[in-house]
Amino acid sequence: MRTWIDISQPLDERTAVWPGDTPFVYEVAWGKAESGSVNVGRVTMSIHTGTHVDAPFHFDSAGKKVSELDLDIYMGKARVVHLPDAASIGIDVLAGFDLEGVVRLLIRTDAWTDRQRFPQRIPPVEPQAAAYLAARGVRLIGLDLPSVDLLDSKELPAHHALAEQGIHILEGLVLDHVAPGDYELAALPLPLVHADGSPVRAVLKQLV
Ligand SMILES: N[C@@H](CC(=O)c1ccccc1NC=O)C(=O)O
Ligand SMILES: [Zn+2]
Ligand SMILES: [Zn+2]
Repeated sequence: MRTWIDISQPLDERTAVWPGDTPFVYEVAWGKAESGSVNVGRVTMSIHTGTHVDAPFHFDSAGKKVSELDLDIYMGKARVVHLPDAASIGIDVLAGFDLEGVVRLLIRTDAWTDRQRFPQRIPPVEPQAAAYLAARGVRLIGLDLPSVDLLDSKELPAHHALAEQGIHILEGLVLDHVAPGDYELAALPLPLVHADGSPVRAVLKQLV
């Protein structure tokens, strides 16, 4: 049966957060007893928690805010590839796949094994891969990792190279249970007008 497969991280106080960043908190800010009718919740979180998209403004102060991004990027056909042993994601490993005409590429690395802890190290996307992917038609790259760059990177070369090639970034996917292949993707950001990204609910449905 073809049903929607959830590829999003659950968000609660156990969700791993970038070291030093805002912890995730959900609280009932105004309870039913107090208000006399409803529970009203409040969320405090960093944008870069769990499954989320980066807007160019995250790494470029002149870059687009998340509300300015084209929704077509985040909905439509996507290919999932499995790269379980890659030390980095470069042209050499990507050349093992036919990516011609792939608009949305999701990479399952399996490198973030315990999602309740922030990883020590992750395989980064090599900046040279950006032009290679763009030449094949890729406009969105998604990974099961908290970043496309090395975790201690300040220059964020992959973020910048991808943006220069018009490739958008989706991070923190859960792909452990997803076989390589072609799917329909939906991972819509919220219309946060001024934001550097947004949490998303990301789902896949197998194509017939
Ligand atoms: N660029 C990362 C996030 C990131 O770098 C970050 C996120 C939250 C708090 C601090 C961060 N980087 C600090 O150097 C990302 O891939 O979205
Ligand atoms: Zn991010
Ligand atoms: Zn990022």
